[in-house]
Amino acid sequence: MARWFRKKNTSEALAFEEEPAVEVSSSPSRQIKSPLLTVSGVHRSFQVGGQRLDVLKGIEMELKPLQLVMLKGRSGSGKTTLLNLIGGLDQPNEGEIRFQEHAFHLSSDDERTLIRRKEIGFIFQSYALMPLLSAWENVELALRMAGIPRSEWKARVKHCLELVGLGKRMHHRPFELSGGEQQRVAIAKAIAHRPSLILADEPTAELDSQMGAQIMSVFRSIMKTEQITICMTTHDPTILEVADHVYEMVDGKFVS
Ligand SMILES: Nc1ncnc2c1ncn2[C@@H]1O[C@H](COP(=O)(O)OP(=O)(O)OP(=O)(O)O)[C@@H](O)[C@H]1O
Repeated sequence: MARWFRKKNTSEALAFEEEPAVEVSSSPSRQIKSPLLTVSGVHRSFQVGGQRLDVLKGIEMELKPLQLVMLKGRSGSGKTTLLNLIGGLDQPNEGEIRFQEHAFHLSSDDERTLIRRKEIGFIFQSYALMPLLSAWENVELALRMAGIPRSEWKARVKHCLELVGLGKRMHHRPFELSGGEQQRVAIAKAIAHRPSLILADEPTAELDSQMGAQIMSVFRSIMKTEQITICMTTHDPTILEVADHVYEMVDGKFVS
C-alpha cells in the first residue's frame, strides 16, 4: 500500500552543492547531469511504541538519467519509505541523498518542496485524480499548481493527454474511464510540468496484467519523448522484465 505524504521532518540548513556537469542529453529543452540521483549510506528509523524500528539500513543506490528503475521487495521491506526520501518528502536519519545538484539530506522542507514541484512527478497506485474534474481539467490543475503560465496550458494538456493515448477521452471524468485510462490521466498529470524524475508507488497494482503492460509501454514512451527518468515500486514479476535496473530490498537493505 502506498502511504505517501505521511512523514515530515523538521530539517536543518540548506546546502546546495555544485558537482561537475556531465551532459547526457542533447535535448534543447533539458540538460541532465549524470547521475540524476545518488543515495549513499541511508538509514531511516521510526519510533514505534517507545522502541526504534530500523526500516532502511544502509541503502546505496543510483538513478542514471533516462532509466526505468524498479524497487521490488516484500510488503513492509521499506520501498515506500525509500521512495519518500528520494522524492524529498522525508529525510534520512543518516546518510546522503543528492538529487541533481541538491543535497536533500541537508535542505529544509520548503527548499525540498520547491525542488519537488519543479523537478519531480508522483504517480500513485490509486490514481489520485480529482473525481469531479475531467481528464483535461485534472492535467490543467497540475499545471496551475506548478505555477506554469496559463498561456501554455492548452497546448501542454493536449500534448500530455495525446502522449498517454487519451486523445479521444480528454473530456471524460474519472468515473467514465477504466482503471488503466485513469492511470494514464495520472501519468499525464505527473509529466505535465516537465519534471526530470517520476516516482511511482505500485502504479500497476490495481490493474489487470494487460492494462499493467500498457501502462509500462506508456512509461517507456514518455521516457523517450519527455526525457524522463522513472523509479517505481512493484510486486509484479512480469513487469520487472521491462526495467533497465532492478533493486531488490530485503529487510531494509538491497541484495544483489
Ligand atoms: N511513519 C512511520 N512510522 C512508523 N513506522 C513506519 C512509518 N513509515 C513506515 N513505517 C514502517 O516501516 C516499514 C516499511 O514500510 P514501507 O511502507 O516502506 O514498506 P513497503 O516495502 O513499501 O511495503 P508495501 O509493499 O506494503 O507498500 C513498515 O513496517 C512500516 O510499518
